[in-house]
Amino acid sequence: MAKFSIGIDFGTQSGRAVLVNVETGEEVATSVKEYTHGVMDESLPDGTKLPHDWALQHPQDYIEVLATTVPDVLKKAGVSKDDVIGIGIDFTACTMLPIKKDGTPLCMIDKFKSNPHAYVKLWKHHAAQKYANRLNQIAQERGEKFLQRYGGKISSEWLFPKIMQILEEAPEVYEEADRFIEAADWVVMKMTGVEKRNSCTAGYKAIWSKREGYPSKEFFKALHPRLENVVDEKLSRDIYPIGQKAGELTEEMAKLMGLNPGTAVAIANVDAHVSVPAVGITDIGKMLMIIGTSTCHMLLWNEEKMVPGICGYVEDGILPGFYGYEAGQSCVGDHFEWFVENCVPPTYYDEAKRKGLNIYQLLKEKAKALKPGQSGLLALDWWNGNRSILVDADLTGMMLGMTLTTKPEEMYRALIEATAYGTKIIIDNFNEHGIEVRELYACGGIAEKDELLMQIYADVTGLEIKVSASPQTPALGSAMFGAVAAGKEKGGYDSIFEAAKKMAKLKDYSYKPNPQNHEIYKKLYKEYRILHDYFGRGTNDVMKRLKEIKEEVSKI
Ligand SMILES: Nc1ncnc2c1ncn2[C@@H]1O[C@H](COP(=O)(O)OP(=O)(O)O)[C@@H](O)[C@H]1O
Ligand SMILES: O=C(CO)[C@@H](O)[C@@H](O)COP(=O)(O)O
Repeated sequence: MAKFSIGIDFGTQSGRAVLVNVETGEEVATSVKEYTHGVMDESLPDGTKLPHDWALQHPQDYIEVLATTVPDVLKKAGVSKDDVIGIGIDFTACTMLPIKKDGTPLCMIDKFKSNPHAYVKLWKHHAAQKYANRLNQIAQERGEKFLQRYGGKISSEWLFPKIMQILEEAPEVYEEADRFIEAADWVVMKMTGVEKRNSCTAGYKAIWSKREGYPSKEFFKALHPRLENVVDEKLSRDIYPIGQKAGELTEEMAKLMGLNPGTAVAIANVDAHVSVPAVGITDIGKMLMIIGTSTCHMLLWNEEKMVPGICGYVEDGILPGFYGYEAGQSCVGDHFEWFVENCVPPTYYDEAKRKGLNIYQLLKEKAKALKPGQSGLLALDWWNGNRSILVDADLTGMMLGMTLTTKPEEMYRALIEATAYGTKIIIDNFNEHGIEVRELYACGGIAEKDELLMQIYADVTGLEIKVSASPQTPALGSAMFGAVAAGKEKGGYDSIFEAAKKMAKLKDYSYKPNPQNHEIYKKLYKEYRILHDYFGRGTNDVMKRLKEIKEEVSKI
Protein backbone atom coordinates (compact mmCIF):
# COMPACT_ATOMS: atom_id res chain seq x y z
CA MET A 1 0.00 0.00 0.00
CA ALA A 2 1.41 3.41 -1.00
CA LYS A 3 2.39 5.74 1.85
CA PHE A 4 1.97 9.50 1.83
CA SER A 5 3.40 12.51 3.54
CA ILE A 6 1.91 16.00 3.83
CA GLY A 7 3.97 19.17 3.40
CA ILE A 8 2.51 22.55 4.30
CA ASP A 9 4.11 25.78 3.11
CA PHE A 10 3.04 28.92 4.99
CA GLY A 11 3.79 31.73 2.49
CA THR A 12 3.29 35.48 2.63
CA GLN A 13 -0.26 35.52 1.28
CA SER A 14 -1.47 31.95 1.62
CA GLY A 15 -0.79 28.50 3.03
CA ARG A 16 -0.54 25.49 0.69
CA ALA A 17 -0.62 21.78 1.47
CA VAL A 18 0.56 18.99 -0.81
CA LEU A 19 -0.05 15.30 -0.38
CA VAL A 20 2.98 13.44 -1.71
CA ASN A 21 3.59 9.80 -2.52
CA VAL A 22 6.64 9.00 -0.41
CA GLU A 23 8.06 6.40 -2.80
CA THR A 24 7.79 8.40 -6.05
CA GLY A 25 7.58 12.05 -4.97
CA GLU A 26 4.37 12.43 -6.97
CA GLU A 27 2.24 15.29 -5.67
CA VAL A 28 -1.17 13.65 -5.70
CA ALA A 29 -3.17 16.63 -4.43
CA THR A 30 -2.66 20.30 -3.59
CA SER A 31 -4.81 22.73 -1.65
CA VAL A 32 -4.29 26.48 -1.19
CA LYS A 33 -5.92 28.70 1.44
CA GLU A 34 -5.52 32.48 1.20
CA TYR A 35 -5.08 33.96 4.67
CA THR A 36 -8.35 35.44 5.92
CA HIS A 37 -6.58 38.53 7.26
CA GLY A 38 -3.93 38.62 4.52
CA VAL A 39 -0.95 40.84 5.24
CA MET A 40 -2.05 43.58 7.63
CA ASP A 41 0.01 46.62 6.63
CA GLU A 42 -2.53 49.41 7.07
CA SER A 43 -4.80 48.44 9.97
CA LEU A 44 -5.68 45.73 12.51
CA PRO A 45 -8.95 43.76 12.22
CA ASP A 46 -10.62 46.23 14.62
CA GLY A 47 -9.58 49.20 12.48
CA THR A 48 -6.57 50.34 14.56
CA LYS A 49 -4.27 52.12 12.09
CA LEU A 50 -0.71 50.92 11.57
CA PRO A 51 2.28 53.22 10.97
CA HIS A 52 4.52 53.03 7.83
CA ASP A 53 6.59 49.92 7.15
CA TRP A 54 4.51 47.59 9.28
CA ALA A 55 3.51 44.10 8.13
CA LEU A 56 1.53 41.84 10.46
CA GLN A 57 -0.33 38.56 10.24
CA HIS A 58 -3.02 36.87 12.32
CA PRO A 59 -2.08 33.48 13.84
CA GLN A 60 -5.65 32.22 13.50
CA ASP A 61 -5.07 32.19 9.74
CA TYR A 62 -2.39 29.50 10.12
CA ILE A 63 -4.78 27.22 12.03
CA GLU A 64 -7.38 27.77 9.32
CA VAL A 65 -4.81 26.59 6.77
CA LEU A 66 -4.34 23.34 8.73
CA ALA A 67 -8.08 22.85 9.15
CA THR A 68 -8.98 23.38 5.51
CA THR A 69 -6.07 22.31 3.30
CA VAL A 70 -5.24 18.99 4.96
CA PRO A 71 -8.76 17.49 4.81
CA ASP A 72 -9.00 18.93 1.29
CA VAL A 73 -5.91 17.12 -0.08
CA LEU A 74 -7.06 13.83 1.42
CA LYS A 75 -10.48 14.24 -0.10
CA LYS A 76 -9.20 15.28 -3.52
CA ALA A 77 -6.80 12.33 -3.69
CA GLY A 78 -9.15 9.80 -2.08
CA VAL A 79 -6.30 8.79 0.26
CA SER A 80 -7.03 7.36 3.71
CA LYS A 81 -5.57 9.10 6.75
CA ASP A 82 -4.17 5.69 7.74
CA ASP A 83 -1.73 5.97 4.86
CA VAL A 84 -0.36 9.36 5.90
CA ILE A 85 2.87 8.72 7.78
CA GLY A 86 4.23 12.21 8.39
CA ILE A 87 3.75 15.97 8.23
CA GLY A 88 6.34 18.69 7.69
CA ILE A 89 5.84 22.43 7.62
CA ASP A 90 7.84 25.41 6.44
CA PHE A 91 7.27 29.09 6.95
CA THR A 92 8.39 32.53 5.95
CA ALA A 93 10.94 33.82 8.48
CA CYS A 94 11.65 35.68 10.66
CA THR A 95 7.90 35.71 11.23
CA MET A 96 7.46 35.88 14.99
CA LEU A 97 4.85 36.37 17.69
CA PRO A 98 4.51 36.87 21.44
CA ILE A 99 2.68 34.06 23.25
CA LYS A 100 1.75 32.87 26.74
CA LYS A 101 3.34 29.71 28.12
CA ASP A 102 0.38 27.62 26.99
CA GLY A 103 0.79 28.86 23.42
CA THR A 104 -1.98 31.49 23.40
CA PRO A 105 -0.94 34.38 21.13
CA LEU A 106 -1.20 37.73 22.90
CA CYS A 107 -3.31 39.14 20.09
CA MET A 108 -5.99 36.60 20.97
CA ILE A 109 -6.29 37.94 24.52
CA ASP A 110 -8.99 40.61 24.73
CA LYS A 111 -6.93 43.36 26.32
CA PHE A 112 -4.31 43.14 23.55
CA LYS A 113 -6.64 42.99 20.55
CA SER A 114 -5.96 46.59 19.58
CA ASN A 115 -2.22 46.46 20.28
CA PRO A 116 -0.28 45.98 17.01
CA HIS A 117 2.73 44.60 18.88
CA ALA A 118 0.64 41.65 20.10
CA TYR A 119 0.27 40.30 16.53
CA VAL A 120 2.59 38.26 14.31
CA LYS A 121 5.38 40.41 12.89
CA LEU A 122 5.82 39.14 9.34
CA TRP A 123 9.28 38.76 7.76
CA LYS A 124 8.74 41.97 5.79
CA HIS A 125 7.77 44.08 8.80
CA HIS A 126 10.38 46.81 8.21
CA ALA A 127 9.59 49.16 11.08
CA ALA A 128 12.41 47.82 13.25
CA GLN A 129 15.20 49.30 11.13
CA LYS A 130 16.30 51.79 13.77
CA TYR A 131 16.67 48.95 16.29
CA ALA A 132 18.67 46.95 13.75
CA ASN A 133 20.93 49.97 13.27
CA ARG A 134 21.46 50.20 17.03
CA LEU A 135 22.11 46.47 17.30
CA ASN A 136 24.66 46.60 14.48
CA GLN A 137 26.43 49.61 15.90
CA ILE A 138 26.74 48.04 19.37
CA ALA A 139 27.83 44.71 17.91
CA GLN A 140 30.53 46.47 15.86
CA GLU A 141 31.75 48.53 18.81
CA ARG A 142 32.01 45.40 20.93
CA GLY A 143 33.75 43.52 18.13
CA GLU A 144 31.14 40.77 18.24
CA LYS A 145 32.45 37.90 16.13
CA PHE A 146 28.97 36.68 15.23
CA LEU A 147 28.59 39.54 12.75
CA GLN A 148 30.92 37.66 10.44
CA ARG A 149 28.35 34.86 10.11
CA TYR A 150 25.72 37.39 8.98
CA GLY A 151 27.58 39.22 6.26
CA GLY A 152 28.59 42.00 8.68
CA LYS A 153 25.08 43.22 9.53
CA ILE A 154 21.92 41.90 11.16
CA SER A 155 18.81 42.72 9.11
CA SER A 156 15.82 44.57 10.56
CA GLU A 157 13.79 41.59 9.31
CA TRP A 158 15.40 39.28 11.86
CA LEU A 159 14.35 38.38 15.41
CA PHE A 160 16.22 40.66 17.80
CA PRO A 161 15.43 44.01 16.10
CA LYS A 162 11.76 42.95 16.22
CA ILE A 163 12.00 42.07 19.93
CA MET A 164 13.79 45.37 20.62
CA GLN A 165 10.97 47.22 18.92
CA ILE A 166 8.38 45.48 21.09
CA LEU A 167 10.33 46.22 24.26
CA GLU A 168 10.76 49.92 23.43
CA GLU A 169 7.38 50.65 21.89
CA ALA A 170 5.09 48.29 23.82
CA PRO A 171 6.79 47.29 27.10
CA GLU A 172 3.45 45.92 28.33
CA VAL A 173 3.53 43.34 25.51
CA TYR A 174 7.15 42.49 26.28
CA GLU A 175 6.35 41.93 29.97
CA GLU A 176 3.17 39.92 29.32
CA ALA A 177 4.79 37.63 26.75
CA ASP A 178 6.14 34.40 28.24
CA ARG A 179 7.82 33.57 24.94
CA PHE A 180 8.68 35.07 21.59
CA ILE A 181 8.48 32.33 19.03
CA GLU A 182 8.81 31.85 15.28
CA ALA A 183 5.39 31.22 13.74
CA ALA A 184 6.91 28.01 12.31
CA ASP A 185 7.63 26.67 15.81
CA TRP A 186 4.30 27.92 17.11
CA VAL A 187 2.38 25.88 14.53
CA VAL A 188 4.44 22.77 15.37
CA MET A 189 3.73 23.47 19.05
CA LYS A 190 0.01 23.66 18.28
CA MET A 191 0.14 20.38 16.33
CA THR A 192 2.20 18.38 18.84
CA GLY A 193 1.69 20.12 22.18
CA VAL A 194 5.49 20.53 22.59
CA GLU A 195 7.73 23.55 22.08
CA LYS A 196 10.62 22.40 19.90
CA ARG A 197 12.42 25.28 18.26
CA ASN A 198 14.10 24.60 14.94
CA SER A 199 17.79 25.19 14.25
CA CYS A 200 17.11 26.84 10.88
CA THR A 201 15.26 29.95 12.11
CA ALA A 202 17.44 30.06 15.24
CA GLY A 203 20.58 30.00 13.09
CA TYR A 204 19.59 32.35 10.27
CA LYS A 205 17.25 34.71 12.05
CA ALA A 206 18.20 34.67 15.76
CA ILE A 207 22.04 34.81 15.83
CA TRP A 208 22.31 31.24 17.18
CA SER A 209 24.94 28.72 16.17
CA LYS A 210 25.37 25.12 17.17
CA ARG A 211 28.94 25.81 18.35
CA GLU A 212 28.45 29.13 20.13
CA GLY A 213 24.76 29.26 21.00
CA TYR A 214 23.28 32.78 21.30
CA PRO A 215 25.29 35.99 21.80
CA SER A 216 26.40 36.73 25.37
CA LYS A 217 24.23 38.26 28.13
CA GLU A 218 26.62 41.23 28.13
CA PHE A 219 25.82 41.91 24.49
CA PHE A 220 22.07 41.78 25.11
CA LYS A 221 22.49 43.99 28.19
CA ALA A 222 24.33 46.54 26.05
CA LEU A 223 21.31 46.62 23.71
CA HIS A 224 18.96 47.27 26.63
CA PRO A 225 19.28 46.38 30.34
CA ARG A 226 15.94 44.57 30.21
CA LEU A 227 17.28 42.29 27.46
CA GLU A 228 20.15 40.84 29.51
CA ASN A 229 18.31 37.55 30.04
CA VAL A 230 16.07 37.66 26.97
CA VAL A 231 17.16 34.19 25.83
CA ASP A 232 16.38 32.45 29.13
CA GLU A 233 13.32 34.52 29.93
CA LYS A 234 11.62 34.73 26.55
CA LEU A 235 13.21 32.21 24.13
CA SER A 236 14.88 28.86 24.79
CA ARG A 237 18.34 27.37 24.51
CA ASP A 238 16.88 24.02 23.42
CA ILE A 239 17.23 24.08 19.66
CA TYR A 240 16.46 21.01 17.54
CA PRO A 241 18.18 20.13 14.24
CA ILE A 242 16.10 20.09 11.09
CA GLY A 243 15.47 16.54 9.90
CA GLN A 244 14.31 15.35 13.32
CA LYS A 245 10.83 14.45 14.52
CA ALA A 246 9.30 17.15 16.73
CA GLY A 247 6.51 14.99 18.10
CA GLU A 248 3.19 13.48 17.17
CA LEU A 249 -0.15 14.97 16.27
CA THR A 250 -2.41 15.51 19.31
CA GLU A 251 -5.98 14.16 19.46
CA GLU A 252 -7.40 17.65 19.14
CA MET A 253 -5.34 18.68 16.12
CA ALA A 254 -5.76 15.26 14.47
CA LYS A 255 -9.52 15.81 14.63
CA LEU A 256 -9.22 19.31 13.20
CA MET A 257 -6.95 18.20 10.36
CA GLY A 258 -8.70 14.91 9.56
CA LEU A 259 -5.61 12.81 10.35
CA ASN A 260 -4.73 10.12 12.89
CA PRO A 261 -3.44 11.16 16.30
CA GLY A 262 0.19 10.07 16.62
CA THR A 263 1.13 11.00 13.03
CA ALA A 264 4.81 12.08 13.00
CA VAL A 265 5.45 15.83 12.78
CA ALA A 266 8.85 17.13 11.65
CA ILE A 267 10.83 19.94 13.27
CA ALA A 268 9.76 23.09 11.42
CA ASN A 269 11.80 24.61 8.62
CA VAL A 270 12.03 27.81 6.53
CA ASP A 271 10.39 28.02 3.08
CA ALA A 272 13.60 28.80 1.24
CA HIS A 273 15.82 26.30 3.01
CA VAL A 274 13.41 23.39 2.76
CA SER A 275 13.28 23.85 -1.02
CA VAL A 276 16.96 22.99 -1.59
CA PRO A 277 16.67 19.18 -1.28
CA ALA A 278 13.30 19.38 -3.08
CA VAL A 279 15.07 20.30 -6.33
CA GLY A 280 17.67 17.60 -5.67
CA ILE A 281 20.52 19.88 -4.56
CA THR A 282 22.65 17.94 -2.10
CA ASP A 283 26.06 19.32 -3.08
CA ILE A 284 28.10 22.56 -3.14
CA GLY A 285 28.05 25.42 -5.65
CA LYS A 286 24.46 25.05 -6.87
CA MET A 287 22.45 28.18 -6.10
CA LEU A 288 18.69 27.87 -5.73
CA MET A 289 16.55 30.99 -6.16
CA ILE A 290 13.12 30.75 -4.57
CA ILE A 291 11.30 33.44 -6.54
CA GLY A 292 7.98 34.69 -5.17
CA THR A 293 6.94 37.77 -3.21
CA SER A 294 10.64 38.03 -2.42
CA THR A 295 13.61 35.96 -3.59
CA CYS A 296 15.89 33.88 -1.39
CA HIS A 297 19.23 32.62 -2.74
CA MET A 298 20.42 29.40 -1.14
CA LEU A 299 23.81 27.76 -1.58
CA LEU A 300 25.75 24.94 0.06
CA TRP A 301 29.49 25.23 0.59
CA ASN A 302 31.99 23.15 2.54
CA GLU A 303 33.88 25.97 4.24
CA GLU A 304 33.12 29.03 6.31
CA LYS A 305 33.68 32.21 4.30
CA MET A 306 32.95 35.79 5.26
CA VAL A 307 30.69 37.11 2.51
CA PRO A 308 29.60 40.72 3.14
CA GLY A 309 25.94 41.63 2.79
CA ILE A 310 24.47 38.14 2.75
CA CYS A 311 21.78 37.11 5.22
CA GLY A 312 24.07 34.57 6.77
CA TYR A 313 25.62 31.15 6.80
CA VAL A 314 24.71 28.43 9.23
CA GLU A 315 26.45 25.11 9.79
CA ASP A 316 23.93 22.33 8.99
CA GLY A 317 21.41 25.13 8.33
CA ILE A 318 20.11 23.68 5.07
CA LEU A 319 21.47 20.14 5.02
CA PRO A 320 23.58 18.33 7.60
CA GLY A 321 27.31 18.34 6.84
CA PHE A 322 27.38 21.64 4.90
CA TYR A 323 27.48 25.33 5.58
CA GLY A 324 24.24 26.71 4.22
CA TYR A 325 24.54 30.24 2.79
CA GLU A 326 21.54 32.50 2.33
CA ALA A 327 21.15 35.85 0.56
CA GLY A 328 17.96 37.55 -0.50
CA GLN A 329 16.00 40.26 -2.27
CA SER A 330 13.09 41.66 -0.27
CA CYS A 331 11.17 42.89 -3.29
CA VAL A 332 10.41 40.77 -6.33
CA GLY A 333 6.78 39.69 -6.87
CA ASP A 334 5.79 42.39 -4.43
CA HIS A 335 6.62 45.19 -6.81
CA PHE A 336 5.07 43.49 -9.83
CA GLU A 337 1.89 43.35 -7.78
CA TRP A 338 2.31 46.98 -6.75
CA PHE A 339 2.80 47.87 -10.42
CA VAL A 340 -0.30 46.10 -11.74
CA GLU A 341 -2.41 47.55 -8.94
CA ASN A 342 -1.18 51.13 -9.27
CA CYS A 343 0.39 51.88 -12.63
CA VAL A 344 -1.50 50.05 -15.36
CA PRO A 345 -4.28 51.96 -17.18
CA PRO A 346 -7.83 50.56 -17.55
CA THR A 347 -7.30 50.10 -21.32
CA TYR A 348 -4.73 47.40 -20.55
CA TYR A 349 -7.15 45.63 -18.23
CA ASP A 350 -9.80 45.79 -20.97
CA GLU A 351 -7.38 44.37 -23.52
CA ALA A 352 -6.40 41.56 -21.12
CA LYS A 353 -10.06 40.72 -20.60
CA ARG A 354 -10.71 40.68 -24.35
CA LYS A 355 -7.78 38.33 -24.88
CA GLY A 356 -8.73 36.09 -21.95
CA LEU A 357 -5.45 36.83 -20.16
CA ASN A 358 -4.71 38.07 -16.67
CA ILE A 359 -2.90 41.40 -16.40
CA TYR A 360 0.49 39.80 -15.72
CA GLN A 361 0.13 37.66 -18.82
CA LEU A 362 -0.76 40.69 -20.96
CA LEU A 363 2.17 42.73 -19.67
CA LYS A 364 4.49 39.79 -20.25
CA GLU A 365 3.21 39.36 -23.81
CA LYS A 366 3.95 43.03 -24.53
CA ALA A 367 7.25 43.13 -22.62
CA LYS A 368 8.49 40.02 -24.41
CA ALA A 369 8.38 41.90 -27.70
CA LEU A 370 10.93 44.44 -26.39
CA LYS A 371 14.67 44.06 -26.81
CA PRO A 372 17.00 44.50 -23.84
CA GLY A 373 17.88 48.20 -23.57
CA GLN A 374 15.16 49.28 -26.00
CA SER A 375 13.09 51.16 -23.41
CA GLY A 376 16.00 53.26 -22.12
CA LEU A 377 14.85 52.48 -18.57
CA LEU A 378 16.83 51.35 -15.57
CA ALA A 379 15.31 50.65 -12.15
CA LEU A 380 16.56 49.97 -8.63
CA ASP A 381 14.55 47.11 -7.17
CA TRP A 382 14.25 48.45 -3.63
CA TRP A 383 10.49 48.96 -3.30
CA ASN A 384 10.72 46.88 -0.13
CA GLY A 385 14.20 47.95 0.95
CA ASN A 386 17.35 46.01 0.15
CA ARG A 387 18.14 42.73 1.89
CA SER A 388 21.35 41.70 0.07
CA ILE A 389 23.93 42.95 -0.34
CA LEU A 390 23.25 46.35 1.25
CA VAL A 391 21.10 45.10 4.18
CA ASP A 392 19.11 48.32 4.46
CA ALA A 393 15.31 48.40 4.72
CA ASP A 394 15.34 52.20 4.47
CA LEU A 395 16.32 52.20 0.78
CA THR A 396 13.48 52.72 -1.71
CA GLY A 397 12.74 52.05 -5.36
CA MET A 398 13.71 54.14 -8.35
CA MET A 399 13.21 54.23 -12.11
CA LEU A 400 15.44 56.24 -14.41
CA GLY A 401 15.08 57.17 -18.07
CA MET A 402 11.35 57.82 -18.36
CA THR A 403 10.03 60.01 -21.18
CA LEU A 404 6.61 60.97 -22.47
CA THR A 405 6.59 57.85 -24.62
CA THR A 406 7.36 55.38 -21.82
CA LYS A 407 4.88 52.50 -21.79
CA PRO A 408 3.64 50.32 -18.88
CA GLU A 409 5.19 47.18 -20.42
CA GLU A 410 8.56 48.95 -20.60
CA MET A 411 8.31 49.82 -16.92
CA TYR A 412 7.20 46.30 -16.09
CA ARG A 413 10.18 44.87 -17.96
CA ALA A 414 12.52 47.35 -16.27
CA LEU A 415 11.28 46.11 -12.88
CA ILE A 416 11.95 42.50 -13.87
CA GLU A 417 15.42 43.46 -15.14
CA ALA A 418 16.14 45.33 -11.91
CA THR A 419 15.50 42.18 -9.89
CA ALA A 420 17.73 40.24 -12.30
CA TYR A 421 20.58 42.75 -11.75
CA GLY A 422 19.96 42.48 -7.99
CA THR A 423 20.41 38.72 -8.32
CA LYS A 424 23.57 39.16 -10.41
CA ILE A 425 25.10 41.37 -7.71
CA ILE A 426 24.42 38.63 -5.17
CA ILE A 427 26.04 35.99 -7.42
CA ASP A 428 29.07 38.21 -8.15
CA ASN A 429 29.43 38.95 -4.44
CA PHE A 430 29.58 35.21 -3.63
CA ASN A 431 32.09 34.60 -6.42
CA GLU A 432 34.26 37.53 -5.27
CA HIS A 433 34.41 36.11 -1.75
CA GLY A 434 35.51 32.58 -2.45
CA ILE A 435 32.20 30.81 -2.94
CA GLU A 436 31.66 29.70 -6.50
CA VAL A 437 28.19 29.81 -7.95
CA ARG A 438 28.56 27.04 -10.51
CA GLU A 439 24.94 26.31 -11.37
CA LEU A 440 21.62 28.11 -11.04
CA TYR A 441 18.25 26.59 -10.09
CA ALA A 442 14.88 28.22 -9.55
CA CYS A 443 11.55 27.45 -7.94
CA GLY A 444 8.65 29.36 -6.43
CA GLY A 445 5.46 30.89 -7.74
CA ILE A 446 7.15 33.19 -10.23
CA ALA A 447 9.66 30.63 -11.53
CA GLU A 448 6.59 28.57 -12.34
CA LYS A 449 4.43 31.33 -13.87
CA ASP A 450 6.82 33.74 -15.52
CA GLU A 451 8.91 32.41 -18.41
CA LEU A 452 9.86 35.97 -19.47
CA LEU A 453 11.41 36.69 -16.09
CA MET A 454 13.27 33.38 -16.17
CA GLN A 455 14.74 34.08 -19.63
CA ILE A 456 15.79 37.59 -18.54
CA TYR A 457 17.52 36.11 -15.47
CA ALA A 458 19.41 33.66 -17.70
CA ASP A 459 20.37 36.48 -20.10
CA VAL A 460 21.50 38.83 -17.31
CA THR A 461 23.45 36.25 -15.28
CA GLY A 462 24.82 34.40 -18.32
CA LEU A 463 23.95 31.12 -16.59
CA GLU A 464 21.62 28.31 -17.55
CA ILE A 465 18.73 27.98 -15.08
CA LYS A 466 17.17 24.65 -14.16
CA VAL A 467 13.66 24.78 -12.78
CA SER A 468 11.90 22.72 -10.14
CA ALA A 469 9.27 20.40 -11.55
CA SER A 470 7.04 21.10 -8.58
CA PRO A 471 4.71 24.10 -8.54
CA GLN A 472 4.86 23.88 -4.74
CA THR A 473 8.54 23.20 -4.10
CA PRO A 474 8.69 24.34 -0.45
CA ALA A 475 5.65 22.20 0.38
CA LEU A 476 7.28 19.24 -1.41
CA GLY A 477 10.44 19.82 0.65
CA SER A 478 8.35 19.86 3.80
CA ALA A 479 6.66 16.62 2.81
CA MET A 480 10.16 15.13 2.37
CA PHE A 481 11.04 16.20 5.91
CA GLY A 482 7.69 14.75 7.04
CA ALA A 483 8.70 11.42 5.51
CA VAL A 484 12.05 11.61 7.32
CA ALA A 485 10.27 12.38 10.63
CA ALA A 486 8.22 9.20 10.12
CA GLY A 487 11.37 7.16 9.44
CA LYS A 488 12.06 4.07 7.33
CA GLU A 489 10.19 1.70 9.61
CA LYS A 490 6.94 3.52 8.94
CA GLY A 491 7.57 3.63 5.19
CA GLY A 492 9.52 6.93 5.12
CA TYR A 493 13.24 7.63 5.06
CA ASP A 494 16.05 7.78 7.56
CA SER A 495 17.75 10.84 6.05
CA ILE A 496 16.86 13.82 3.91
CA PHE A 497 19.52 12.71 1.39
CA GLU A 498 17.65 9.41 0.84
CA ALA A 499 14.37 11.30 0.53
CA ALA A 500 15.89 13.72 -2.00
CA LYS A 501 17.07 10.84 -4.21
CA LYS A 502 13.52 9.50 -4.50
CA MET A 503 11.25 12.53 -4.16
CA ALA A 504 13.05 15.56 -5.69
CA LYS A 505 12.48 16.54 -9.32
CA LEU A 506 13.37 19.07 -12.04
CA LYS A 507 11.55 20.07 -15.22
CA ASP A 508 12.93 18.51 -18.40
CA TYR A 509 13.73 21.93 -19.86
CA SER A 510 15.94 24.78 -18.70
CA TYR A 511 16.44 28.47 -19.56
CA LYS A 512 19.66 29.05 -21.52
CA PRO A 513 21.26 32.50 -21.88
CA ASN A 514 20.97 34.25 -25.23
CA PRO A 515 24.57 35.47 -25.94
CA GLN A 516 23.44 38.60 -27.80
CA ASN A 517 21.12 39.69 -25.00
CA HIS A 518 23.80 38.88 -22.44
CA GLU A 519 26.19 41.34 -24.10
CA ILE A 520 23.64 44.17 -23.90
CA TYR A 521 22.76 43.28 -20.34
CA LYS A 522 26.44 43.47 -19.40
CA LYS A 523 26.34 47.17 -20.30
CA LEU A 524 23.08 47.80 -18.48
CA TYR A 525 24.31 45.92 -15.41
CA LYS A 526 27.37 48.17 -15.31
CA GLU A 527 25.03 51.19 -15.12
CA TYR A 528 22.91 49.44 -12.47
CA ARG A 529 25.99 48.91 -10.30
CA ILE A 530 26.81 52.62 -10.49
CA LEU A 531 23.30 53.59 -9.34
CA HIS A 532 23.33 50.80 -6.74
CA ASP A 533 26.48 52.11 -5.09
CA TYR A 534 25.56 55.79 -5.49
CA PHE A 535 22.18 55.49 -3.77
CA GLY A 536 22.89 52.45 -1.62
CA ARG A 537 26.31 53.05 -0.14
CA GLY A 538 25.99 56.57 1.20
CA THR A 539 27.18 58.82 -1.68
CA ASN A 540 23.68 60.23 -1.84
CA ASP A 541 21.30 59.37 1.01
CA VAL A 542 18.37 61.11 -0.65
CA MET A 543 16.15 58.03 -0.19
CA LYS A 544 16.61 58.16 3.57
CA ARG A 545 16.10 61.92 3.73
CA LEU A 546 12.83 61.59 1.81
CA LYS A 547 11.71 58.91 4.26
CA GLU A 548 12.52 61.20 7.18
CA ILE A 549 10.49 64.04 5.65
CA LYS A 550 7.62 61.61 5.02
CA GLU A 551 7.75 60.55 8.68
CA GLU A 552 7.81 64.17 9.89
CA VAL A 553 4.89 65.13 7.67
CA SER A 554 2.82 62.12 8.73
CA LYS A 555 3.00 63.41 12.33
CA ILE A 556 1.65 66.90 11.50
N1 LIG B 1 1.04 35.41 -13.72
C1 LIG B 1 2.01 35.96 -12.98
N2 LIG B 1 3.20 36.25 -13.53
C2 LIG B 1 4.19 36.79 -12.80
N3 LIG B 1 4.09 37.09 -11.51
C3 LIG B 1 2.94 36.83 -10.89
C4 LIG B 1 1.84 36.26 -11.58
N4 LIG B 1 0.82 36.11 -10.70
C5 LIG B 1 1.27 36.57 -9.51
N5 LIG B 1 2.54 37.01 -9.61
C6 LIG B 1 3.40 37.54 -8.53
O1 LIG B 1 3.72 36.43 -7.68
C7 LIG B 1 3.87 36.88 -6.33
C8 LIG B 1 3.51 35.76 -5.36
O2 LIG B 1 4.46 34.76 -5.47
P1 LIG B 1 4.23 33.27 -4.86
O3 LIG B 1 5.47 32.51 -5.02
O4 LIG B 1 3.00 32.72 -5.52
O5 LIG B 1 3.85 33.55 -3.32
P2 LIG B 1 4.73 33.62 -1.95
O6 LIG B 1 5.80 34.61 -2.11
O7 LIG B 1 3.69 34.01 -0.94
O8 LIG B 1 5.29 32.25 -1.69
C9 LIG B 1 2.97 38.10 -6.22
O9 LIG B 1 3.64 39.10 -5.50
C10 LIG B 1 2.71 38.55 -7.68
O10 LIG B 1 3.33 39.77 -7.95
O1 LIG C 1 13.39 35.21 4.43
C1 LIG C 1 12.90 34.19 4.05
C2 LIG C 1 13.60 32.93 4.20
O2 LIG C 1 14.78 33.06 4.91
C3 LIG C 1 11.53 34.10 3.42
O3 LIG C 1 10.72 33.46 4.32
C4 LIG C 1 10.93 35.44 3.03
O4 LIG C 1 11.77 36.04 2.11
C5 LIG C 1 9.51 35.29 2.45
O5 LIG C 1 9.45 34.40 1.37
P1 LIG C 1 8.29 34.46 0.23
O6 LIG C 1 8.59 35.62 -0.64
O7 LIG C 1 6.95 34.57 0.89
O8 LIG C 1 8.44 33.15 -0.53
